[in-house]
Amino acid sequence: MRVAEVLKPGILPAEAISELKAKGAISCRHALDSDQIQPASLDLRLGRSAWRVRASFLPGAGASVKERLDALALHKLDLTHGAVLETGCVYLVELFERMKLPADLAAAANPKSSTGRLDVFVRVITDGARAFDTIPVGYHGPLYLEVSPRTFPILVRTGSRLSQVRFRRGVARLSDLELLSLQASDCLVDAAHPDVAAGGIALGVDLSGDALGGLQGFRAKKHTGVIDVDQSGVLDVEDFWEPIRLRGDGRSLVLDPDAFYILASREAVHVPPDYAAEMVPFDPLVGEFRVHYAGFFDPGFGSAAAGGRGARAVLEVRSREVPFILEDGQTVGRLVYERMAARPGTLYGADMRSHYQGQGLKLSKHFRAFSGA
Ligand SMILES: Nc1ccn([C@H]2C[C@H](O)[C@@H](COP(=O)(O)OP(=O)(O)OP(=O)(O)O)O2)c(=O)n1
Repeated sequence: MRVAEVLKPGILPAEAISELKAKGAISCRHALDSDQIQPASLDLRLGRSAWRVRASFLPGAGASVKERLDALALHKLDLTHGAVLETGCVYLVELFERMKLPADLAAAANPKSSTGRLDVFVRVITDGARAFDTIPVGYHGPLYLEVSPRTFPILVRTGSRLSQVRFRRGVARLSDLELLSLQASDCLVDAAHPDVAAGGIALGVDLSGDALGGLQGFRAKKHTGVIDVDQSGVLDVEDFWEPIRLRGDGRSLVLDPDAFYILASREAVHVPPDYAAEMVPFDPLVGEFRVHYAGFFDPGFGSAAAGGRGARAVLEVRSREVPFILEDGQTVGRLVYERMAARPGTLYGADMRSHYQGQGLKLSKHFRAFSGA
């Protein structure tokens, strides 16, 4: 990659992330796993220990996470042989990766899609942090992960990857006008009348049952067994999820405030190779329900260049205080697009290890295929 390309504003591609590692801007005691660098992000690995803490916290300016941990830790768990993290508890884990970012580079973290689909709440915390998942320009120091399984107990171990980080130079976000123009040339979402506003394209929820053989989605069961986050394709869907079948012509769904749902977007989504996207909540003022924990969409997702024909976004949905009726097509989120600093050499889905290319309504990779029949 040419240096001029690397210095352009935008999200850093895999090749530039490798360069950051080579130059020591990312450091870790153990070599990176061979597939840890993704087209536009780096997966973060759990370290050797986790602490069960009394409550979630942000250290605030000038304070280190370690200082706060000393006051808040209840119990230490050894992760080297695996440990179960229980629902409803908050844990803090030091990550293997440390940052020594240059003065023009910031990073943003987000749960991996597989983590969000399990209703595991994770957020990265840095020393001095006043916000979660935010690694400020020029940050030097360790990274920690807050982990709180909401529905299923999970088995994790040293090296498990629950979160990921994107590196950003400058401002790379597309304006409404730029989005409209890219929508016209590249069909970012396959909507007849795309709704572009506030720097994002609206995504609606599909409750028609079309995304998977007459199913509207899945509702998580309670009091289930443990999920090993590092095992793919081994669990039976119906041990953990209740399929929600379309009934009559009712194209709506009443969200139970205590339940977690996996639904699909109505529109197929497409991320062209020179861009990366992120799903952001539709409007925090609506406030009745929360959609998605995991929001990063890789360059090439749903793209023909990477073997896709558009793919639905997965919506991780929770109602807040009261039961709430979600209607088919209702807007639930917005996709914002950012320019890549350079096109990544490998796109999402171009390699067989990508789990969610071309997906309809898709649970996390831990589950066996489900026909919906
Ligand atoms: N709410 C979301 C978030 C992401 N994705 C899609 C777009 C991403 O490009 C793809 C993969 O996301 P991650 O890299 O976060 O997921 P994993 O690492 O878990 O999956 P993989 O192993 O396929 O990389 O999933 C989605 O459909 N719905």
